[in-house]
Amino acid sequence: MQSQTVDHHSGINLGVAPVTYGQGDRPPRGDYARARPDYTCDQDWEAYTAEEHDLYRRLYERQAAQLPGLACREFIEAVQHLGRPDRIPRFDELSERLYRLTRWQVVAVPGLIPEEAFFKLLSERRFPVTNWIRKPEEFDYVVEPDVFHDLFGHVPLLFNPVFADYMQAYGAGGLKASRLGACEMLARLYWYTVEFGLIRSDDGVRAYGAGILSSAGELRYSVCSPEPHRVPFALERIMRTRYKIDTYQATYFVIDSFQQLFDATEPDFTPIYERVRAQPEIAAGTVLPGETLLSPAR
Ligand SMILES: C[C@H](O)[C@H](O)[C@H]1CNc2nc(N)[nH]c(=O)c2N1
Ligand SMILES: N[C@@H](Cc1ccccc1)C(=O)O
Ligand SMILES: [Fe+2]
Repeated sequence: MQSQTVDHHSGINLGVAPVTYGQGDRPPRGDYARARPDYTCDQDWEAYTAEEHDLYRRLYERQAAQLPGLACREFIEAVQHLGRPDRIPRFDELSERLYRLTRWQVVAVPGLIPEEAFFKLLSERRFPVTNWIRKPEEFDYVVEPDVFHDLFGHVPLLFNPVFADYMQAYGAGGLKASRLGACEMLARLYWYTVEFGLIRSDDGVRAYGAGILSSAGELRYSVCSPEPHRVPFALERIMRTRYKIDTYQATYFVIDSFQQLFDATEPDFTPIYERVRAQPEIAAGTVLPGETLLSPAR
């Protein structure tokens, strides 16, 4: 089994089944002993301290202040569904609001869970949210996704009907990919869309990826910096492209719309997996001959 690899900037799992559920030799942070067979657990909302609620408030405040001009319109419209910005939301209350709009629910997990379990929850329209929050010293960066990354980064777009359907389709696709030994290719698709995806807008590229939106520095970098490559969304190109785990992305993929993302995943991927397997992998940051690069937003 491959060891755990986590993006050192955003703390996002890189798509390999966590062996120890922690960062390599580190013990897992969550209390997995109390998790149910589907890896869900209780949120234990009463156990959060005032300091933890205040940490959430400060993380929320910092990211919310950066959204105009950098986050996509759909995210900015949806982020208020999280509710009060000054304390960690109760997952059951959040799920009531979410279920009414897109039939998704938020479920607590102790942290990173095996891919199969992750795909299964998504396929049931149940989004796994880590129930602990980072330490104050991890304010700018946390090794594993914590409750702030999962809630602020991922949950708002689950209120968007098209994206919500994509996330369930992705889960179903992930279960199929597991059976076909194509987990790494789907992990790359998750990485370059759900975690670090950009979307076109009339005013230039904007961020919709959770790993970008919950990151102190990568939100501005991904949208405005001239350094990274921005490549139009291309499914097989994404499936061949490795990602770097301890820096901002060298390559971002840009979709035209969430509908385009959903439509691109409709066909049967089996022949696509075969084609991609026959092609060489691409290192992050590589530009293919003749490839179009999109410009940063002004
Ligand atoms: C699918 C994705 O590539 C990745 O491997 C999964 C694994 N397990 C996870 N577990 C949790 N709780 N959250 C996640 O984002 C992921 N990502
Ligand atoms: N449509 C893909 C599965 C999939 C759906 C959505 C996202 C990713 C993969 C298949 O049949 O293999
Ligand atoms: Fe994430």
